[in-house]
Amino acid sequence: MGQSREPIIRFDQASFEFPGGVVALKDITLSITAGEFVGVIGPNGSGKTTLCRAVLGLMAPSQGHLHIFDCACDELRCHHRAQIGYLPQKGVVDRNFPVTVLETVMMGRYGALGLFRRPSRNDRDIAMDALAHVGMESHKDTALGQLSGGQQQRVFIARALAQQPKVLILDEPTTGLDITTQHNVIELVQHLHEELKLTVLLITHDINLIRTRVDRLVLLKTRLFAAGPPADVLKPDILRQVYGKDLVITDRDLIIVEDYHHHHH
Ligand SMILES: Nc1ncnc2c1ncn2[C@@H]1O[C@H](COP(=O)(O)OP(=O)(O)OP(=O)(O)O)[C@@H](O)[C@H]1O
Repeated sequence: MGQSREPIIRFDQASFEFPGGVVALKDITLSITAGEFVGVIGPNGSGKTTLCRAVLGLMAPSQGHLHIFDCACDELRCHHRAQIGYLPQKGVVDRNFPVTVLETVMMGRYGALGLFRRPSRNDRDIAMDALAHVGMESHKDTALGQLSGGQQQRVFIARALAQQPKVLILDEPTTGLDITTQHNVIELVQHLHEELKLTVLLITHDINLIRTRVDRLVLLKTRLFAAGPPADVLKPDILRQVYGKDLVITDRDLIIVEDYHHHHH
């Protein structure tokens, strides 16, 4: 729908390793187009977080290439990071942590500000605009710790938006939220994708939550097993290769992947 067709993220037979020889991703070839909404799925330890860290410029490929906005990311911490908003896996927010909602969102401006420039009126306007996009502007002076988990996620999404990014990466944004709130958060992400024409990479273990919303699914298990429209990726023979006995298909429309009870970080 009027989207430009240029790839803005391009993995070319790229592998990513940790010191000690753990290969987290192997031989990944994948192009992501500007304006796409991509869901990244796969079992525990399949390399989903590593894929995000690579796009953020935090890991260089040990083999192959990764290009982001035409930047060959062989060096870490490229300038392109300022254009990528990131929502890390959720940590626990201390109920008494003395920071307000607006102050949290202003942190998203630091990349643009540099550490020592004072935020301007314009920075504040951008932060307030980001809060309006997630429907939290009336909470601007509330202490972050006083909010519900879903509200906190909205604030963290606003912090990423305050960067005015081209790409938004969300790592398990619904973990720890009740079902209704999970759907609300994903709906918000879909809405932002459409309204702001953001390229979105969303990692989740919950296939059912995103299958009807994303343009494409990327299925990982160290290697790239499939990438395409959800209907093409969510085929029993493909899923069984990746999830094995953890896969339960109850009927044509419902797939349950029984795997997150063992999740620990
Ligand atoms: N800092 C690290 N040092 C060494 N190995 C690591 C490190 N981080 C991740 N790994 C390993 O790299 C592989 C991929 O991990 P990654 O976190 O990308 O997977 P994931 O799909 O995000 O997993 P999860 O769903 O459990 O979050 C795993 O084998 C993991 O143990």
